[in-house]
Amino acid sequence: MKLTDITLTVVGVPRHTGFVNKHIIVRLHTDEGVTGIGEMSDFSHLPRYAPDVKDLKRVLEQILVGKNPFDLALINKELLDNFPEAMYYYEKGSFIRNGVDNALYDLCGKYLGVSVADLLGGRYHEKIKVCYPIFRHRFMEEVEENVDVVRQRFAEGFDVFRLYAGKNVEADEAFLAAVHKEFGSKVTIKSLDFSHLLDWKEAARVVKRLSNYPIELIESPAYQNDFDGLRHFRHKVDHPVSEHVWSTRQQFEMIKQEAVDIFNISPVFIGGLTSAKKAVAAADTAKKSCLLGTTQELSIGTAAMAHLGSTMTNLDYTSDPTGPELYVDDVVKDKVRYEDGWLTVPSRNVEGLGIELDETKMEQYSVPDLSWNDVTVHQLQDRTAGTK
Ligand SMILES: O=C(O)C(=O)C[C@@H](O)[C@H](O)C(=O)O
Ligand SMILES: [Mg+2]
Ligand SMILES: [Mg+2]
Repeated sequence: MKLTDITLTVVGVPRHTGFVNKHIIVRLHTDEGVTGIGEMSDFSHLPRYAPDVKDLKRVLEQILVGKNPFDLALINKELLDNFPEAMYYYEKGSFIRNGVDNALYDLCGKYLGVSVADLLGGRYHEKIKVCYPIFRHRFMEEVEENVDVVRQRFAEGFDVFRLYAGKNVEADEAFLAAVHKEFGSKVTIKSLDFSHLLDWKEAARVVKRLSNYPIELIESPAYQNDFDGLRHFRHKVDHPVSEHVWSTRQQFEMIKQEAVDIFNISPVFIGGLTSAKKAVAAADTAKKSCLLGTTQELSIGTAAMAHLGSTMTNLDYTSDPTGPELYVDDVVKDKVRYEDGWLTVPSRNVEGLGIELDETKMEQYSVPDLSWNDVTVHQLQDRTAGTK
């Protein structure tokens, strides 16, 4: 089987918050008539520039056309040569590699008539516990709106939440107090996510202030790539510390410097399922835990993560992929499913990812390119549509 062509379709899908995120849906075509689908998820992150999609298609054609899609190692090596790792969380080259790699897995699974989980190592979990995100408070008036999000989502079965914290600590505290008062132990706050916005010492002060409320772990409590800061924080604070993995070098430093307890692994930030598998294995070797992170993917990207998660024996903490619940719609026929706060892994009987595109929705949400709308740095950091 040989790859013959690649189609890239940019879609812009709004979230319930009103914020529109742009993704590229990838289709890989072959001489055997099998097509693999993948997702380059959520380009709507800093830095505020956008790859040219026509040029990207030409570059990917040069890398892929004529290759056997089963040559995952070779293709991933060439992708990495062309889109090298950068020591940056939201590096767009990683999103690009991820979309191609998950389409290759979908394609190979379809060709063999097996699910992606079976290609990745077989099933250890049938469902993955996830938490619903509460985006960062900047103003006190957002507290009641966010408590209302907890009410609505709790009624739908989500009982674990995570809070992006650290910009308005008074509001963070008011939110935690209100949730604790109303829900008590019925609701768990998995994490405070500082998103690398604070110096580690400031993050430690905030955690101390909020420590009246039960919180399972703390995420990204130091500036990006401040490994000393992460280690100091980990020694000072009792909570387990998690950090995203965005390059092999960065993961190596975190292991070497004993800087974290938990690796937050998402294919999109490390450049695909192939790379994510390696990061999971490195965590295992270092006797560290993992959780599945997210950029808030649509259903294709989330299904890829569900397949990966189902193979992980060190998935010790509640995971984050809830994209299909955050967006108002999707571009597939059957969205991935959530039940009582668990992400369901697609059945073992599916071929590939087990996801089918809906051409009508693809047309409805298709946008010309990845260009930016009016948006502020705060909106991008805090994932809010609020313009204040
Ligand atoms: O754990 C995180 O950090 C995220 O979930 C990052 C978010 O910014 C996410 O990518 C989003 O788009 O909401
Ligand atoms: Mg995070
Ligand atoms: Mg994102």
